[in-house]
Amino acid sequence: MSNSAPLIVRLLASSVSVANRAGKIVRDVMSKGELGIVEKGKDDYQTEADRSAQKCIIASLSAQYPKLCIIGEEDNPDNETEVPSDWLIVDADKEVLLLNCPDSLLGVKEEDIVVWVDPLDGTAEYTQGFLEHVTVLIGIAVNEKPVAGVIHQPYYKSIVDGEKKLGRTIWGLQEAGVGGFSSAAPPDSLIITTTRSHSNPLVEKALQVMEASQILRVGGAGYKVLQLLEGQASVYVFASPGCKKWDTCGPEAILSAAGGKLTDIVGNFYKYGASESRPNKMGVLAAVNDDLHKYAISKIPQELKEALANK
Ligand SMILES: Nc1ncnc2c1ncn2[C@@H]1O[C@H](COP(=O)(O)O)[C@@H](O)[C@H]1OP(=O)(O)O
Ligand SMILES: [Mg+2]
Ligand SMILES: [Mg+2]
Ligand SMILES: [Mg+2]
Repeated sequence: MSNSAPLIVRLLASSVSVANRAGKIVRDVMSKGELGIVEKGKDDYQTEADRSAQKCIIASLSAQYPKLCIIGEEDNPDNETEVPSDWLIVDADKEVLLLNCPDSLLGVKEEDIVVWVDPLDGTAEYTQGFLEHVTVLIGIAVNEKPVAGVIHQPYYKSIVDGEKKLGRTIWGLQEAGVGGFSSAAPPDSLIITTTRSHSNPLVEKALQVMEASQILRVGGAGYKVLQLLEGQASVYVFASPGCKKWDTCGPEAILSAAGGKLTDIVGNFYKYGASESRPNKMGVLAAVNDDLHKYAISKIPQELKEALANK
């Protein structure tokens, strides 16, 4: 690994490599067929894949960057730094290592960084067989702001050099750009993407007022942001508190590096400091550009904002 690259660039390159390994763990648990499902709460599940992928990510990153603050979604019963040796990844993605670090991030130290890890986003969809919706998310925040991120999609199918390949990894770094996918212009009409497994009357009300030409209902925050990046949808609306900081940190960093915007449904950015509360209480509203984001915010009625604030 090149040690000469600035810390944020190295950490992003390491995150890409470890997300690939975590994605393989997610596929291996499914192939074995023993999901080990635990119910954490209402409509809220954890599987062996969530637990193992998180251990792989936290052990690998904390071995290389011991002073980082890493916050993962899952409460693992045992020590996250003791893992099988083939889960300890010290490689770093070569293409990402060559990125230009923005001047504002050159002086960043490990102690200044909070890493938000969602080892498996779209757990409901994973257990129900909607495997394309599943992603592994790593978000890197500095001064409470997402500056870099990874969305790994373990079940994405492609053909590389004539060979079938499973999985791809999308990354983004503030002011440096995005990679791992082909970006596309937003659709001509308003296509909204939203939850398929966590809806409620407030979520539906927020969709109704948008006057969209089409509503896509898919799982996971990572997958919905991928749909924005790839031109399948223009706005992501979720007027409910279910999403947490690990769901949005990585996707927000990539979306904003690509020119988009992710906020709560009032239009405020979330903060990603270590002491911030985990839930994204005021929902999620993301769009591929500023104009569409402004449009969507303007459509949210005051009573809906108040209902969410009082939840
Ligand atoms: N009510 C909820 N309880 C737990 N997690 C939720 C809830 N709503 C949303 N999430 C998390 O946000 C992600 C995006 O939400 P949705 O798929 O409903 O649009 C979900 O995949 C889930 O992440 P995870 O699967 O990592 O637990
Ligand atoms: Mg979960
Ligand atoms: Mg999630
Ligand atoms: Mg998760």
